[in-house]
Amino acid sequence: MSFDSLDALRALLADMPGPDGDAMAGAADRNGQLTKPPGALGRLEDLAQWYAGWRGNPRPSIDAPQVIVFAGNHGVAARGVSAFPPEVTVQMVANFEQGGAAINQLARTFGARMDVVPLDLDTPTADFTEGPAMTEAGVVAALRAGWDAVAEEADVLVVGEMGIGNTTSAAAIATRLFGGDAGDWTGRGTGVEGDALALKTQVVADGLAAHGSATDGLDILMRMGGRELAGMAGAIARARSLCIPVVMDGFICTAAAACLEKTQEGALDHVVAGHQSAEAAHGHMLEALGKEPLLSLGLRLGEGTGAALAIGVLKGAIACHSGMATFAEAGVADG
Ligand SMILES: O=C(O)c1ccc[n+]([C@@H]2O[C@H](COP(=O)([O-])O)[C@@H](O)[C@H]2O)c1
Ligand SMILES: Cc1cc2nc[nH]c2cc1C
Repeated sequence: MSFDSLDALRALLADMPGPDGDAMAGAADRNGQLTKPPGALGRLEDLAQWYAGWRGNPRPSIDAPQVIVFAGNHGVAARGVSAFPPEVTVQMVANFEQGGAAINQLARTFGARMDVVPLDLDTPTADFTEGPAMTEAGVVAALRAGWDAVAEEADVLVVGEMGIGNTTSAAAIATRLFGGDAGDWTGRGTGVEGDALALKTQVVADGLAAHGSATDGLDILMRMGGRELAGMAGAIARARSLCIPVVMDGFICTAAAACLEKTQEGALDHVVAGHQSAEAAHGHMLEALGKEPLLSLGLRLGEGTGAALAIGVLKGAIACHSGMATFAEAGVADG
């Protein structure tokens, strides 16, 4: 199963599997018998039942988390929208490959395999204030790179990114998908402020003016996104086809995911928000998608770091759900 055009991906998105109702009901039944007051594990209980539904197993385990970090370069970076130069993208890819980045430590800590997918770093996308960032063939190639990077045996997926300039791209996507002005969605990224932040906001506004006729989420992704955003979107779609639950990361990851939801409603039902980033508009984007973040630790790094931390929360939820004794097994009096 794969696709060679955006229309073919749209057709796949319209025909994706849903959660297994029997597994969810079985998990709810088990949850009601575990040795704790009803509801005392709070959101962990909902998470476990959600996870059980997607895995088709009322008593699942998490043994094979996968983290994929996509990297891309952006033509719009030449406009001075980032606090860092574009060379940092390829330099950080080398750092990922050598195990020196934050995401390497967190993936290891939470028992995840980690894959790095650099996407044509020598050829930045086109400046989206002047025309589409990518051709259809270009965005489809990046979506497919994401699709193909998902391990079939993974039982939870985190997608993260690295790309100097990509918060400008994500802000433009968010404004176009959710409405409002460029200023509502444009934030500091790697640390721009003052005049530089005003310039960045103007660049987002210029991009919106250039792409007023965009049709759906995938069209917006092609016009204003980047290859690493498309890679994340392709991986999230592939995970859905394999019933692999996804933990979403920060501002850029959420913008990429939102392109799927705005193409096919419900496309993110297998996705949970790992954290709320310190990028100011991330919380608004999560609200607009109806996703409540699991963590809020002030992170604004990207790479999949917030989501990787949330693998720990999900693992904890599943460990309790599948490992706890029932009242009957433990001989504990229920209420
Ligand atoms: O994940 C986030 O919410 C997040 C917020 C701000 C910045 N980033 C990271 O910073 C880079 C983009 O920032 P910028 O200023 O170059 O647009 C990119 O590599 C992202 O991974 C990530
Ligand atoms: C050093 C650095 C590391 C990053 N990781 C994700 N985005 C990043 C941006 C910078 C600048």
